[in-house]
Amino acid sequence: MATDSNSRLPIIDISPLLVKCDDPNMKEDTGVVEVVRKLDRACRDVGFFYVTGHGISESFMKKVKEMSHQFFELPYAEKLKIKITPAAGYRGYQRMGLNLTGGKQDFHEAIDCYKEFEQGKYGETGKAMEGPNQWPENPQEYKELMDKYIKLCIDLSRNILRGISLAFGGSPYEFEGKLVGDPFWIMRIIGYPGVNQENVIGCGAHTDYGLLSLINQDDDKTALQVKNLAGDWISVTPIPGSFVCNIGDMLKVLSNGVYESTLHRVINNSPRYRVCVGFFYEINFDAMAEPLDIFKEKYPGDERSQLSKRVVYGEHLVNKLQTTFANLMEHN
Ligand SMILES: N=C(N)NCCCC[C@H](N)C(=O)O
Ligand SMILES: O=C(O)CCC(=O)C(=O)O
Ligand SMILES: [Fe+2]
Repeated sequence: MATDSNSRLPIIDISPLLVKCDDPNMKEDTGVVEVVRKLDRACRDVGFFYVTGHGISESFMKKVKEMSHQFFELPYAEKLKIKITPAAGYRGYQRMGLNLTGGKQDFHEAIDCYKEFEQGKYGETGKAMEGPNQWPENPQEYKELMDKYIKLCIDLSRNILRGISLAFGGSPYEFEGKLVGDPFWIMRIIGYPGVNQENVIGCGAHTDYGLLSLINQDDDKTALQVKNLAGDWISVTPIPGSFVCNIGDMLKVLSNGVYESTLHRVINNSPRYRVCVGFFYEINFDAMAEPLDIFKEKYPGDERSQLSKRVVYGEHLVNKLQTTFANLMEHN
């Protein structure tokens, strides 16, 4: 069993960082220093933390989940109007059980969205993901709401990453410019049905693919579990108005394995339907991730790393999609 001190994720109020995040000298501010210290600890110890004081209102976060609940309540035929296919760039609605993790079916349905880009922009690799995102015609308000939400999540992710850059001793802007000048993003709106049987795997153990994930989960069910350094699964009890934030594979590569992309899974043991909206902030689709100079110098070897030391993000993503949707054929 997890002991008390490592059974709850750190809670980080990032408001001092947000106040100063456009000031190039932000690292001289005592409030920022404190946030940066907490980010560093959290990223090294568990790779997951709650973020509060992030400036996105609790009522807006709730609205996003409420409208998503309403979508999943629609008749199946209605949801299928925006169904995901390889031809649609893996964008749209996926039925229950379509998603595979570790070769096993997950017990969830979802709408998957990705940053849109012009045809041909990313050559052969990008082709697999071309296409517009798919939204239901009704209510139109849903797409508008989610577009607004995406913009807020992009800004928030960039600002948290300024703190993380400082945490590992870089300039605040390590994740802007060449590597993240044109950040890719993913949004997954996920529905997990209620169950009356224990331990149904809503989403199998996995790591996220990019830099930073922002999880907006229903307040009244505990389902997300994170594997801590001791190897225990710890439950991520919702804190209303907070985001759960975690590190993805690209940040692991960039930090030379100093920051781990932590394994997590979802088990909704509640009899009620659970919604989670995950936003994933990534490096440029065509950027090559490799350890940043500051990490190469300080941490030459990394025995723990399961990922190769260099990876083009878009290739990593498309590989993941192909295993996740190995069952996806046109008749689905
Ligand atoms: N963009 C993110 N994080 N997606 C995670 C999806 C669930 C895991 C996926 N089936 C897999 O095996 O990776
Ligand atoms: O449902 C959740 O709480 C997390 C979902 C997740 O891990 C993912 O989509 O990558
Ligand atoms: Fe995840």
